[in-house]
Amino acid sequence: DKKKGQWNVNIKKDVDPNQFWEITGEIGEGAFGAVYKARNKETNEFAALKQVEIKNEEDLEDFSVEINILAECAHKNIVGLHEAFFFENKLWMFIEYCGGGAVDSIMVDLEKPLTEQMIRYVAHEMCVALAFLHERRVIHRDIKAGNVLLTQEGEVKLADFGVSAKNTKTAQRRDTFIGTPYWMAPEVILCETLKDVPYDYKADIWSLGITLIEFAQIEPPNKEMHPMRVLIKIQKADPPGFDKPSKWSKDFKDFVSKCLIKNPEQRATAQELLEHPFIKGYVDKKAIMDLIYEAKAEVVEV
Ligand SMILES: COc1ccc(Nc2ncnc(-c3cccnc3Nc3cc(NC(=O)c4cccc(C(F)(F)F)c4)ccc3C)n2)cc1
Repeated sequence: DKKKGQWNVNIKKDVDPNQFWEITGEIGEGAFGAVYKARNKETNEFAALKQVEIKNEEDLEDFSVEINILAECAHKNIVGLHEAFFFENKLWMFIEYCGGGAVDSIMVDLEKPLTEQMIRYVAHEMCVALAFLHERRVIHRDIKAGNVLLTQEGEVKLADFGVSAKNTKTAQRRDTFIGTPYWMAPEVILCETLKDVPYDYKADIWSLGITLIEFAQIEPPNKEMHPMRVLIKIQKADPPGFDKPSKWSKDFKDFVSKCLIKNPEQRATAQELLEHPFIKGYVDKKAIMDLIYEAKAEVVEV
């Protein structure tokens, strides 16, 4: 049927990627196989390469969602998709290489958190990225320091290494209301409308608040607790704060408090946060450049 024949325009089919790209190193062991560093033979550009075994149509569907999101969400603060190939039953994804690595690895390597000046800049860039994704009705769902990449030039790029096997669960595309309403039972409509009331993009804003505390303290709040206990605590307890509040400016604490409002309706949007004094117009890369030089993300060159 047409569906079978329908091809993802963003994926080059039956072309050997090795004609264009050369693997130069290994970045790390992803959730589903290795992730390599690759160099484009013509342009000399670098990429992060993930090869995924495609066993069936469903797998292809899942990863097509990710490729479509990346292709449709080209933005300076989101990792760029160079190109994708389907070759010898594997999907090859070449992503724009960010030489600074992920912020959580930098803090662990340097054994120190970010300064407030660094946080101001990264928070601003993340809000720009989230405003862009949410305006395109894409929800990230896994905002954390481990998904924030830095380039050698000090740019901040949102990524999603989506450890969940089904990548569709992470950066989910919110389609419009589904199904014809006439035959819908009341509770289905309630559920559909609740699901569709755009609260769930607000989940990314809560995670942004937690991520800023992670930038300031290396770990997110409650990291020492058992994951199950944390789920209950997040529901029941008041929003988390800083270990040493006196260390941080009023603006910073106020910004985080607007992200960590338990009721999603009252929680700020990314667009609103861009007007907050803590980050408004803050684009000074200086502080983060110092961090990148210090960290110099070493990738094992083969
Ligand atoms: C020494 O450590 C490092 C670590 C990383 C890097 N630089 C780097 N630059 C770019 N990508 C990666 C990367 C690392 C591990 C796993 N995957 C990586 N990139 C990647 C990301 C994706 N997909 C996304 O980031 C993604 C998927 C869905 C949605 C979204 C978003 F919502 F953000 F748009 C983003 C797909 C395939 C790949 C290879 N790593 C350099 C040194």
